[in-house]
Amino acid sequence: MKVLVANLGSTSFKYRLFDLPEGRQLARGGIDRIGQESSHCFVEIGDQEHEVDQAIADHAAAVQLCLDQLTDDNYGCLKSVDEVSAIGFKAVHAAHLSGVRIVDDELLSVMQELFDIAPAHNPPYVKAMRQLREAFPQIPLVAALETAFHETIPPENRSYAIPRNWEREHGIKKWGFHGASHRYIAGRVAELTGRDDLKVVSCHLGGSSSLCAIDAGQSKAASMGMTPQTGLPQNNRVGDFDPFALPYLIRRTGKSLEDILKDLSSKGGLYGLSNGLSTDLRDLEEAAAKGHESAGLAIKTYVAEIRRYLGGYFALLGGCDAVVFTGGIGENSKLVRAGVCNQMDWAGLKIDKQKNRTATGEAVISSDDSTVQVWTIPTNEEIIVARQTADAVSRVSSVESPGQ
Ligand SMILES: Nc1ncnc2c1ncn2[C@@H]1O[C@H](COP(=O)(O)OP(=O)(O)O)[C@@H](O)[C@H]1O
Ligand SMILES: CC(=O)OP(=O)(O)O
Ligand SMILES: [Mg+2]
Repeated sequence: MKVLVANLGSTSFKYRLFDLPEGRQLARGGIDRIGQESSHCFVEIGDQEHEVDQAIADHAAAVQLCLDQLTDDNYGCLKSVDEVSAIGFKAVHAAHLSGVRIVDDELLSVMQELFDIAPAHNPPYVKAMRQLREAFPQIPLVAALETAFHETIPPENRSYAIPRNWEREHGIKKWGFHGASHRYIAGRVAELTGRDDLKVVSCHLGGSSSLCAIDAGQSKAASMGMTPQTGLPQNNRVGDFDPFALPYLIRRTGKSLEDILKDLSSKGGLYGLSNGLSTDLRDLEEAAAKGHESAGLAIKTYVAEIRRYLGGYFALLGGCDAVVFTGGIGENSKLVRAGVCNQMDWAGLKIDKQKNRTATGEAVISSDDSTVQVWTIPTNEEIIVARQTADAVSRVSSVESPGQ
């Protein structure tokens, strides 16, 4: 069965088409720096790359572009979109409707209710899901929620110090996100090391960034909390912040709560720290190298926050066997990886500068005498979502036609 997976990231759109159950990748593509002048499209069918020069305004246009690419007369791998048996979404927040679910009115309406708390993610997902449901009503759509992998987090690592009934009645707790990526990393580390009992800190660093403490394949803590704005500084979203600064800011600026929240979710993070220079680490690294002070501060603060969680997770797990860098920044930025791993010898973690500089793809970047292995592993969130999508669709069809 052919399953298409749509990954609507905060700074990108990515898709992959798989043939399941084998898991063979038939095509992949997407758009980097989505919505910006410098955006860039890529498409790979089989192992053949194709140049696409097209301006894409938003995620909805990107989803259409992906279907056009897959059915392109010259290089496409599908005769018609009808060859796709299901479309899986790496959906972000649906609160209590976590797990893997068929996209239906209930899910869409809960995701819509959460637009204001997941503003970079839920609106484009809901728009794309509605658009595809209308265009291809015959294709089942599945949402694999990013929160699902974190259901194993124990209460002491999930709860905020708030009145107990807020959690019970309103779901105010640390949901954790990037579940597909952290799940993939947990599985891939087990495959690469031949051990499924390891303590791992997965550092997914990208447009959105989060760390996850994993023990024997299970999530034990995640740095994003109630919303994907928390934890580490994000591309343009704030990260951890004191809620009592809000009334003070409202008084001082004369802005409304809505305006301040909008600023915190679009003018904060790396963008805010760099004084509005860029949301993209590539730009910040280039500017910092030329002496741009705020770009330098953005990178230093980002690294400091990653280290704060990393150290915390070493304590939480009672040690660590492997630290993994993944996501657009984790896979590509030797500068961030070196900063995070700097002076961690006390914890048995030492990176090899040369290995870090030259790492591509799956690579060990720790030195031979490091007791903590340090890896770069390109994430594959889409294969996790594809498998979950295929399972969900076959569960539904076995309920609809029992005994067949
Ligand atoms: N070569 C690179 N060097 C440093 N950072 C990079 C590089 N390529 C991408 N990035 C960073 O990765 C981010 C994209 O990461 P990604 O995980 O694809 O994001 P998302 O899924 O959140 O859209 C970019 O915004 C940029 O900050
Ligand atoms: C939370 C999440 O999935 O973020 P992103 O898609 O931006 O990486
Ligand atoms: Mg992402």
